[in-house]
Amino acid sequence: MPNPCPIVLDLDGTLIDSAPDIHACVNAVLRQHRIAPLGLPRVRSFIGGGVELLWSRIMAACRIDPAHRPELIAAFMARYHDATALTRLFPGVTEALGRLADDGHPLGICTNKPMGPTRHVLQHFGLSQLFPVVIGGDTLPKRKPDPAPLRLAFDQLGGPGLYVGDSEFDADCAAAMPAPFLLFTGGYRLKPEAELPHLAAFDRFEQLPTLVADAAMTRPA
Ligand SMILES: O=C(O)COP(=O)(O)O
Repeated sequence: MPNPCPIVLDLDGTLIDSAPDIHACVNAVLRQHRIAPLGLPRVRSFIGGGVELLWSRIMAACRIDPAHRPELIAAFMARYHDATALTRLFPGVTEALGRLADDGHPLGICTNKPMGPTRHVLQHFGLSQLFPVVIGGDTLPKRKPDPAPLRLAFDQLGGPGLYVGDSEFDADCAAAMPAPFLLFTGGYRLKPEAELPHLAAFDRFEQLPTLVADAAMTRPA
């Protein structure tokens, strides 16, 4: 692994708490179709595998006729594209990313969120300049937990490195590469921390630069 090593980060549930916006967009679409709204914890538990899987889970939960799927997803995407009003950065994210960039780590994003809303939210929070590489859920035919998007991110950043994420999708993707995985425990994970393969875990972003430095020391060059 080069030093300072590339670092790829997940977006939803890792850098940003976007569940309230996703929840609002989902319920606006359900309301339009006279379907009872879903609670925030339920919608949050459906996030992580991208828009297609999100809607498969919503349609199963609400027993919606599959024939409505294309129009529901289209209506959702129209709202989701620039939905940032309810989204927040997790505390300490900007400072931690700034510190990693200052230390010379090439930074990238590997998310299952489609590229349109990904670009929009990064710009909204003034983070676009920090990430020379951004891989979205629609960049390749396959999404996390398939390792292809993460592999592409590291290839574009110039070599292997660390992956930082919050969910089963992220942990399984890193394990499939394989890449050392740092788990943020404050996101949208459903399983207990011990069931997700990870090198180290953290619950505050102030801890991330130290974990990255420790990981670099314990890994072969
Ligand atoms: O769009 C999603 O379902 C989640 O995206 P993520 O990969 O940034 O967690």
